[in-house]
Amino acid sequence: MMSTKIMAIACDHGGIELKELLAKDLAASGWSVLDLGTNGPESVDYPDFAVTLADALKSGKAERGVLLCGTGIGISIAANRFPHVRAALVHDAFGARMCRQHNDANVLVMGGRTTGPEVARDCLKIFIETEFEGGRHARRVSKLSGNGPA
Ligand SMILES: O=C(CO)[C@H](O)[C@H](O)[C@H](O)COP(=O)(O)O
Repeated sequence: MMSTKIMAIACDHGGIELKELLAKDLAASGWSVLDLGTNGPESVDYPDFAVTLADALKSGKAERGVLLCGTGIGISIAANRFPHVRAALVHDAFGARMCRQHNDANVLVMGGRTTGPEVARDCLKIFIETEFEGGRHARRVSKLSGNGPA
């Protein structure tokens, strides 16, 4: 029996419209959506949502994630502080494909103020459909989880 995959999705006030749009696409693609907010227009702090999503991945509540802020920059910096997170800030289809094939990204990040809705939908589709290639990329990805250079 195939179990439903769970995608956590979170944003700040700069990504809320994109979050609503992408959550619908995820549901239509057969993913269960774990919506971690924000869900109102009030100004909030993007690191808080990156932490919540990283926690959801760590605990196994979701297997992958989508994060959105105004540019995607702040929320990707925040998410990548966690060793189990490989968050890729993506602006186009090529980046969405590469982040899966070469980087085994488990979090897709985009900017609600920088990426248009149709490009974002396309990137999400590619992100969920593209497999990690492994091989030489597995060796490189394994080096991402260390403590970094001394
Ligand atoms: O893009 C962001 C962080 O990289 C945030 O989503 C905000 O859009 C950005 O920091 C601007 O914040 P503001 O309070 O909406 O002016």
